[in-house]
Amino acid sequence: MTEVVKNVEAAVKAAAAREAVTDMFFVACGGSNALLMSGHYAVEREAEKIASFSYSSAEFLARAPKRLGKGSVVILCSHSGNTPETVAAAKYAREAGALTIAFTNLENSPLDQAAEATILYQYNPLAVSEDHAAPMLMRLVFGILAAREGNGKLGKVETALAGMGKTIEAVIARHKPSIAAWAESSKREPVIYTMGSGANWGSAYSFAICILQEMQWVHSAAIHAGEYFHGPFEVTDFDVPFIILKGLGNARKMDERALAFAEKYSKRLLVLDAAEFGLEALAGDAAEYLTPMLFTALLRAYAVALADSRGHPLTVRRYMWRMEY
Ligand SMILES: O=P(O)(O)OC[C@H]1O[C@](O)(CO)[C@@H](O)[C@@H]1O
Repeated sequence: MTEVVKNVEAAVKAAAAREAVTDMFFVACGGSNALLMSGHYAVEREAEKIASFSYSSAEFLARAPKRLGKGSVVILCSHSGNTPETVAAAKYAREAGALTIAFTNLENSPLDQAAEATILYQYNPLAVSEDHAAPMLMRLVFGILAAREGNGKLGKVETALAGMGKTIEAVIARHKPSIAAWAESSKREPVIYTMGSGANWGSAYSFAICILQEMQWVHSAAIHAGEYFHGPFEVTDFDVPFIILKGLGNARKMDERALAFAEKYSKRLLVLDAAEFGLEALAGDAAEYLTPMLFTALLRAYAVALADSRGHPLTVRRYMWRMEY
């Protein structure tokens, strides 16, 4: 195993060595924040005593939670390692006595230097590999839950993670015709909504804010399937496009209810169903936690095709990293 993977173990060890772990905070911005939401979801579902919180970095600093302290593990992520509010959040949490664990793609970056433990990851948004951030986040979270509370799902998670690379390749290959058709039929859409819930809320959120808004300048919003009936469903119409993620586990009921309504009134639905990933056979009752990394990679394949059909590369920005903000 590589150095990168050892860092997960070192981080788990550091959390195991703390006198107490009463809470975990997941803190990042944008796509990195969305990524960490899957860790927050797993801790909220699985932890018996540890409380979990998910924040955008600036909100974490502004709220300055009073419970942050020696009993806290703060997991941060910044792909660039440079986002100022995430670096500031790491420093703030570390000064408060929390154990800080940072995910980043850039060694020696300000975030790497600010945090007590760093997990360096490799990046390929169209694939899933064990040295990518999302699988390592699952190993970290289930490792900490095993060490602190005796949670028994780590073995299943690890076994399933070993097969994820092949799984996503097969899923993307199966979706090829759908990807091409959706990209072509969506290229003039002024607005596209993305819906999800449970473990997959972060995948829906990042597609709406990072892909459609940031990288394609397409109007969008992430709609939580449970919230759909409490406002957003009023925008549903035959020509209004939605992407609906159907997850696994308890949350699937919410996605199914939203889908059942949306398909009566919209003719522009793209439905991606985690049931086709075949994860339950691999991971049993831990399967729902592994769906976000597959949805995010699959959605990326849709995004690449959309960018191509619109003639708008995913790399173009007008403000981000160019203007002062
Ligand atoms: O802190 P990071 O992960 O480098 O993020 C920087 C930027 O990258 C994105 O996640 C995606 O481009 C943005 O949402 C965010 O502002």
